[in-house]
Amino acid sequence: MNILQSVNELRSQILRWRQAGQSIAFVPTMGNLHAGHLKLVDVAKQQADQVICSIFVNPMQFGKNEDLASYPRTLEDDIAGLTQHGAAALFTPTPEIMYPRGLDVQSYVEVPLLGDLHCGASRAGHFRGVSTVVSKLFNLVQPDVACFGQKDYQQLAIIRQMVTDLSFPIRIIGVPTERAADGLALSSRNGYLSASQRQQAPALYQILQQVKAAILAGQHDYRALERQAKADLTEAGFRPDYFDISHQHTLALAEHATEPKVILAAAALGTTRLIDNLEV
Ligand SMILES: Nc1ncnc2c1ncn2[C@@H]1O[C@H](COP(=O)(O)OP(=O)(O)OP(=O)(O)O)[C@@H](O)[C@H]1O
Ligand SMILES: CC(C)(CO)[C@@H](O)C(=O)[O-]
Ligand code: BAL
Repeated sequence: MNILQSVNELRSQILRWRQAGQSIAFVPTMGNLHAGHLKLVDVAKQQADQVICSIFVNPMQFGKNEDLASYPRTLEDDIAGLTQHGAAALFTPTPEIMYPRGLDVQSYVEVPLLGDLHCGASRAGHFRGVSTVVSKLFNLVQPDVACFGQKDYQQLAIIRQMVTDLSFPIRIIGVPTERAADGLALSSRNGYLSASQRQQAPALYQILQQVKAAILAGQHDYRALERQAKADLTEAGFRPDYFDISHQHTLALAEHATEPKVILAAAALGTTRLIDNLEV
């Protein structure tokens, strides 16, 4: 696998592939790769001749009091995993390469409405940082296809909207969430959990499943189901941030039985914020 550290190296690699008539699939990540990321690579491989990943812990999407400094960085292991799964190249830019003038004067991309709900409401500026870095990466890599995990359901919806609104000629593929045997969605931040928190953590997915079952059984007071789920999360040791039964496309709160629904949840165990979701 080729490790590309500069924009020049990246552009030369992309040009070589394009001159050979090859198609390109892209998997952007923040590193500390687990089986969920590697599944994105496997799906990407089915979509194009060449797969390129990026690892960039994007400072623009972290809030002031969030975990930018402590975010796990495991480049050697990541390179081994990507090589094993057949990625052809890895782009590892520095913040100076991505934001040479600094974050304060960086132009940005923002997706209105979708970006203001759920995680956007609790993490001010987060989705602006995600949309901006992903549009920069799309302009640098110019892939045919890009793969994102459904674990970050709102992020995937925002990227799809951004690609439509800004006419990026890129096909976006959503990949189902990879889970541990006990149901916990794999996430780099799971590594922050203590042994006892790790035992408590699967309750988040269990409660999502209970609420899905209640909806399918015909319960349609969605706000009451949300209140009960938050109480159940608190009982299980979480501090719930949001638990929303939403429309699958607008992500606005669902009101009617006929709407396609997704249950979106974020909750903290100690200082670790976990998210998960379940389509109904
Ligand atoms: N369990 C998973 N299954 C499938 N895709 C996943 C999973 N976890 C993350 N992804 C996807 O991998 C890509 C990179 O995500 P990222 O590097 O932030 O990993 P993460 O594990 O979600 O980390 P964090 O704990 O910071 O949220 C995103 O498209 C994300 O949705
Ligand atoms: C898409 C992404 C790589 C942008 O920094 C990040 O938000 C992530 O890892 O999900
Ligand atoms: N997986 C989403 C990236 C973030 O939480 O910053």
